Amino acid sequence: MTERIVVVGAALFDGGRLLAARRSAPPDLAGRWELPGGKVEPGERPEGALVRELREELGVDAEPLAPVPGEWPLRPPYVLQVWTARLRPGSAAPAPLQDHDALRWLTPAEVWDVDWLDQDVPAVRATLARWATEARGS
Ligand SMILES: Nc1nc2c([nH]c(=O)n2[C@H]2C[C@H](O)[C@@H](COP(=O)(O)OP(=O)(O)OP(=O)(O)O)O2)c(=O)[nH]1
Repeated sequence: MTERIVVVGAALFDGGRLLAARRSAPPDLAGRWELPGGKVEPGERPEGALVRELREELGVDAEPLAPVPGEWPLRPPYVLQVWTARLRPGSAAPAPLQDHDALRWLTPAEVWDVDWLDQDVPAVRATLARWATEARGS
């Protein structure tokens, strides 16, 4: 059996809004929106990968908060897990440094205004279910 590889996506909240990022590559994903993040490397924890990827891709200092229950299949062998997160005090504002060409902070009413990757839709839905609890207000 092939090992599964976890991709961690950040549900990054700030001021009651959720960050969405538009992919610039590869061509089949470009133009679609995702939760920023990336592959968990061997020996790394998902929350460690999240902090590393958000620093690389967005230039921010993020604090992981809690895992969103669930795991969503991507192209094998990848699976998507999501952690809620917030910006640490003093963090820079996110910028599309790598992998993305646009960012949007979405209010709850705007969450479905962007064209999420198909495989992200159930993960975003699960994230919204948590939003009302621990993440709102951060
Ligand atoms: N980061 C992220 N990747 C996603 C999501 N949904 C989804 O299908 N993917 C796919 C896109 C990629 O094929 C893979 C993660 O790739 P990546 O390019 O973000 O990760 P990475 O920075 O670790 O990759 P690499 O350039 O080091 O190879 O998962 C999502 O919500 N967030």
